[in-house]
Amino acid sequence: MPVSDSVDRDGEGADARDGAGTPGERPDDGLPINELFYSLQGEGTLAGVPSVFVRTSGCNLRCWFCDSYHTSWEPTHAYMSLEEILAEIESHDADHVVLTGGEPLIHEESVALLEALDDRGYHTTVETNGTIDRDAPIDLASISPKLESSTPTPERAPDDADEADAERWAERHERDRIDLEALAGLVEDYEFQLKFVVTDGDDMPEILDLLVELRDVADVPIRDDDVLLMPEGATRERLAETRTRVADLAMEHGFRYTPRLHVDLWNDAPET
Ligand SMILES: C[S@@+](CC[C@H](N)C(=O)[O-])C[C@H]1O[C@@H](n2cnc3c(N)ncnc32)[C@H](O)[C@@H]1O
Ligand SMILES: Nc1nc2[nH]cc(C(=O)O)c2c(=O)[nH]1
Ligand code: SF4
Ligand SMILES: [Mg+2]
Repeated sequence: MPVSDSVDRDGEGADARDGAGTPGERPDDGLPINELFYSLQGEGTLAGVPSVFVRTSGCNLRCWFCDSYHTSWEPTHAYMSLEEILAEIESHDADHVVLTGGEPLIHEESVALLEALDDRGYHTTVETNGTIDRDAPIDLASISPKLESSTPTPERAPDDADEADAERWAERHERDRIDLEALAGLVEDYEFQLKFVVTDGDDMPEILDLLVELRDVADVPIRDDDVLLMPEGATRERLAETRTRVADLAMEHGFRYTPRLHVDLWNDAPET
């Protein structure tokens, strides 16, 4: 695909790793794009829907299990102008666009993209970690708050990550991963789903506590039906270890289970 062929594999655009801007070839209305592809929505209430995925680079968190390593731990991307992004999206025959990352809402320019997509009649889903609330035309806020089990530690870091980098990020990730005010703003302003990455039963008390807190501060109801448990696993092999356990937990607590269809179908291939 043309987009991914032109990404900065040497990581020169590394400023995006802190969510800050990247100097150089950045167009005024552009975004650092890691990949842009057509696939089936693999997760959540819209699983199975043909969609164009726009994956921005750069994240304000560092989940040890991040399945998009080249948008967080080692960001690689090419800047694309809004016009180029829209042309690429329109070259696919789809009504749904999924804006993801990295964390797409660290970029102010994501708002202009969402506005342009709204003008053109697209249904937009934004995949977000829930730490940033922006005012934008979003049809589905797909919020995945990060649990303690996502925090990197010396024993729990991506294989390729620099040890010092992981240590440095542990504290920041732990500090920033939950922002109740941002979460409340997102659920109040948008149609939403809360999609938790779960490994085992140890994750459940934190999810239940967070729901109590969020239900307390948010002005809208949060139904058990709005809560989805998603098995941790970037590969078929790993999902085979987690998914039945997570399905059982969903049944036990009356929450939804969401598969990771794209992993079942295409494993961890890029642009799927
Ligand atoms: C790469 S993230 C990008 C959007 C945003 N930064 C977030 O975390 O929601 C896209 C989705 O993949 C999920 N995810 C990332 N790594 C995963 C893994 N190893 N297993 C299961 N889900 C994962 C995230 O929780 C999120 O729902
Ligand atoms: N097929 C497919 N569905 C997805 N839903 C959310 C994704 C993401 O990375 O945000 C994703 C993805 O990467 N691929
Ligand atoms: S918040 Fe999302 S993109 Fe960022 S490190 Fe975690 S899973 Fe990856
Ligand atoms: Mg993904």
